[in-house]
Amino acid sequence: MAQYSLVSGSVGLITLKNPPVNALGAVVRHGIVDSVEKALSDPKVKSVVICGQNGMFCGGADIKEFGTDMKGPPLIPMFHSLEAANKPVVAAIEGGAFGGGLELALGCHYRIAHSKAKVGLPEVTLGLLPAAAGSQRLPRLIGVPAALNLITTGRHITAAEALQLGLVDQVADHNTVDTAVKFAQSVVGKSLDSRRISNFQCPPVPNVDVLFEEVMQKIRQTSRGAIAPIACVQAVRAAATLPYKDGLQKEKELMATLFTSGQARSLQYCFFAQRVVSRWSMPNGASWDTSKGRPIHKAAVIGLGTMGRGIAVALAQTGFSVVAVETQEKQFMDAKKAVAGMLERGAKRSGKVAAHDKIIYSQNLQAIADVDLVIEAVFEDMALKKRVFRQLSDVCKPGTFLCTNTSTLDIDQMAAETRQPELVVGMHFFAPAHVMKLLEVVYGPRSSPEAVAVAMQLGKKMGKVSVAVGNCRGFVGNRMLKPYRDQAYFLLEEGATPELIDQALEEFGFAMGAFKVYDLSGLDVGWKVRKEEGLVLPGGGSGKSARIRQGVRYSPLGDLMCEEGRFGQKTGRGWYQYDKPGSRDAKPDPWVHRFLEDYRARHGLVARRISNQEVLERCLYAMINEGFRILEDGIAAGPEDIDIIYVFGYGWPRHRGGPMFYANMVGLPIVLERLEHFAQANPDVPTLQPCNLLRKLVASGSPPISKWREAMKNVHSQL
Ligand SMILES: CCC[C@H](O)CC(=O)SCCNC(=O)CCNC(=O)[C@H](O)C(C)(C)COP(=O)([O-])OP(=O)([O-])OC[C@H]1O[C@@H](n2cnc3c(N)ncnc32)[C@H](O)[C@@H]1OP(=O)([O-])[O-]
Repeated sequence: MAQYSLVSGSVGLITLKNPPVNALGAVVRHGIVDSVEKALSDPKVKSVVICGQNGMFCGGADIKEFGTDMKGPPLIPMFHSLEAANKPVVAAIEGGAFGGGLELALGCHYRIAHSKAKVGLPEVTLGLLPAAAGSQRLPRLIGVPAALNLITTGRHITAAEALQLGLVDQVADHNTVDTAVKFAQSVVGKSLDSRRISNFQCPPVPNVDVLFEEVMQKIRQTSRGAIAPIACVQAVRAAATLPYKDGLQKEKELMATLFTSGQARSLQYCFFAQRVVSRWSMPNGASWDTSKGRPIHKAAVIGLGTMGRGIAVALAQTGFSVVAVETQEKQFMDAKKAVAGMLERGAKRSGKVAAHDKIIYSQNLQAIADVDLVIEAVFEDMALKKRVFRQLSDVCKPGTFLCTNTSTLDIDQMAAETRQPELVVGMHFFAPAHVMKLLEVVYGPRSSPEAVAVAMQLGKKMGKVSVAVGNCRGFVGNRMLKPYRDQAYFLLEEGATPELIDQALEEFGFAMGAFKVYDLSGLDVGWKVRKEEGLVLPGGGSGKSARIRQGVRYSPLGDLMCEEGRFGQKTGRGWYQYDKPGSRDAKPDPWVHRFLEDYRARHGLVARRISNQEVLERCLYAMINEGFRILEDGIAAGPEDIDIIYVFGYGWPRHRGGPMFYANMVGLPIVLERLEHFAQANPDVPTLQPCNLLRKLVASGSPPISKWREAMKNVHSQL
């Protein structure tokens, strides 16, 4: 609702009330219309202030209403009537004004923001554009280049930046509503013509066509197939080149296309999924609302390789005191230098002081005796990790949480080495750990809910999107990656090239195709793991058994590449060729094509034409099938957990919602039918066999993704 009151004898105060962010749902919109009518018709009222309750102006249109038959007054006429009012209307922005909330403020004659408030037009992140005249008013107010930047990125800006851009008129340090009320009184009687933004001309831009062409090109390159950023540019272009009324019409047409698009549905799903995963639960019933963490003041990082350095930086930048331990002399010296550089660069970017004084470096494990939490980031070797956990258990004070950054290994085996296994959890960061947003928090069978709560809270403080998952090889992210990568290899054997597969995946929206990722991360990494698992045979093995290991299909192609010393970017040769070692510019390599032809000839494989569609179906459906198995095994609490892990950690295009949401969009019967087809053609590839949960969901009429948790419960009870 919106509450109306008369304050200071002459100011009509309209307070938006719709917790938690005062979104502009139908009831609020009705409230605003009624309140404005009261204020404008009351002769006692000389000016109007609009604010939001509980220190929050407005989070925009009510996203939950999208997809329903939206009733109630529309926003555009409401904002026009505010702008046309003959009494000054002032927006008092506390907390934030986002999307429709900022558009509401742009319909007012003046905007006053609290110094801690943020504003922005984040519609693009929901697959939309600011279609309550925001795309037309903002460029008129702050100019085309600044508006393009805000609207196409959706970034939230501070009140100080908003003031600098001319988006707000004043910044208040204390009571914003009081300040706005006094301000509203002070402008009574002044002409409002110059305050009605829709009457403004966009400030002229030299070479407007060139500017838009450049922006459009850049967006096409970076948006990876997302349509909303392109529509945003088109809408701002309309503002720059057309009269307001025509620009508004263009905004409406563009919004009509976006509003019902699959991309908007996917992005809005991601918005809510990100919030759902913070409400974690464990199979034993423990959950975020029943499990309390403990405050962490001092943390330690053990092992200062690439991951340990990033984790130490992320902790220090969040304000934690960190003891960074590395026992090898050379690595210790290199790490100190590297961490200092990372902190400096971070400080430059954020404008804050570099947090050098937050980190104490030591080569001695005794230095961590008094920390509250340890994150182990030593080499990915179980024997080494077990030894470290034994030492940690001896050195640390009782009650210290012991976390491992392992990306695949069994948490439970490490916990078994300690005196308090209930305090052991996985904190799987992604490289570079001070940049990447994802954190998989992994609970083993003995991890206490308190330890999970601590790791989740720590992740949140560090600005990570944290997802709690169960313990299994590879957890969620890497476990699902395996069948995807297997399929990519099998497709090479059957006739594809690395560039054909990568192109299909990149056109789908992945930041990088599977083979470019291999080259970036180093082919030798997986080779080492496969050797430890006893999968690697010299020369790739021979005869029929060369393509079978442990009873299932195996492609030795990656091993053969490593035998040739082709480790990827670092050696200047991998699945692609590079100008020099360390270069990133991947070019197709005729050597690789000959290598594949020789391989096929040796194994009696006849190359066939492989379509982009087949690449997508084979790689993605195999991955999705593993996702269903993960749900079936209770490793992830719901499909949202999987999708958020993939969107934030594995370059899955956000506008496709994550693998499980994508399966839901494609249609579960189709996914099942294609998996059945591929499984029949490849009986030695068990990951293509459709799993029980997928079959049961299809058999029960393919309920929407929001109902899968319910269906999962039934599957668990029937298994
Ligand atoms: C014609 C229309 C044109 C118009 O241009 C379109 C728009 O305005 S599109 C909109 C453009 N606006 C945006 O894109 C802004 C979207 N919102 C945000 O970015 C953040 O919520 C905000 C920064 C406001 C607060 O962050 P924070 O303090 O960390 O808090 P939090 O994030 O945890 O949210 C708390 C709870 O509020 C919920 N909820 C939030 N917003 C909305 C909403 N608009 N609606 C419904 N619900 C919303 C959220 O789901 C959560 O619910 P729950 O059940 O507790 O999980």
